[in-house]
Amino acid sequence: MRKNIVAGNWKMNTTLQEGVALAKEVNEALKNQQPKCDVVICVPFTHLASVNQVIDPEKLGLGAENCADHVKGAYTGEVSAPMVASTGATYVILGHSERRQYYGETSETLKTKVNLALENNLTPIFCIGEVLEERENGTYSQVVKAQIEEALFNLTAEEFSKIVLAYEPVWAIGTGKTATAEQAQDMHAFIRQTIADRYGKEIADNTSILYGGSCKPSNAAELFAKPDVDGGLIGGAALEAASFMGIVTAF
Ligand SMILES: O=C(CO)COP(=O)(O)O
Repeated sequence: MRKNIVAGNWKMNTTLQEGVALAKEVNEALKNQQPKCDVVICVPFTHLASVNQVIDPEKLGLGAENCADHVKGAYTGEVSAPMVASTGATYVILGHSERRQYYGETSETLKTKVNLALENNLTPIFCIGEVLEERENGTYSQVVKAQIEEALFNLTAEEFSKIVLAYEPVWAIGTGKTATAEQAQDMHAFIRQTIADRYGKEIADNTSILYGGSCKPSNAAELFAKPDVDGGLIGGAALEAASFMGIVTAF
């Protein structure tokens, strides 16, 4: 179901102690609030079980930042979807551009990861987005469309309706260069139309599409005011409770 969501992606930041403290701070800040969005934190694997102990699941969702493309076995260093689910997490970020870029993730592996996440009742927050060159040479819509088609369009309508999408233009991640609210709206509308063409208008209208890339308290309200922007996937600004809450309350 379409919901407004603000999700933090902590990436490879915080020690376990720092992470638990940050989660507690966010949880505490949410206690006396009725935010107009669901709030989620996606944290390193090492933090999941401990963070789960200190948050109120009614107020704050928990997710991982990745999962393996196998269920179990001889895959040294990998963490599977069932393992993530066993910590109490209910979300998993998949296909983040940093994973595609630095760890060679392809649509083929992502397809498997999405299926495993769904089989284990994890909600995938599936990331898509173009690099600067693709923005500048005008191919960005086709790039994003292909990313969605290749990894997700094998899903049944019922399965697809469990996916959350995050449009993250790579040129806006960690650069301080946010997409304008108009650029975000244009792409979100295009993404929704792409979904409608495959699964129909009802499912498209019920899909949450988040924006990610240098989203901060100062620009969140303008982005979230756009009709097809259903929230944000937040990197840097999620690492301090005050700035993260500044984005949560932008709704
Ligand atoms: O990659 C992001 C979230 O997944 C965005 O990161 P920043 O908010 O730091 O630009």
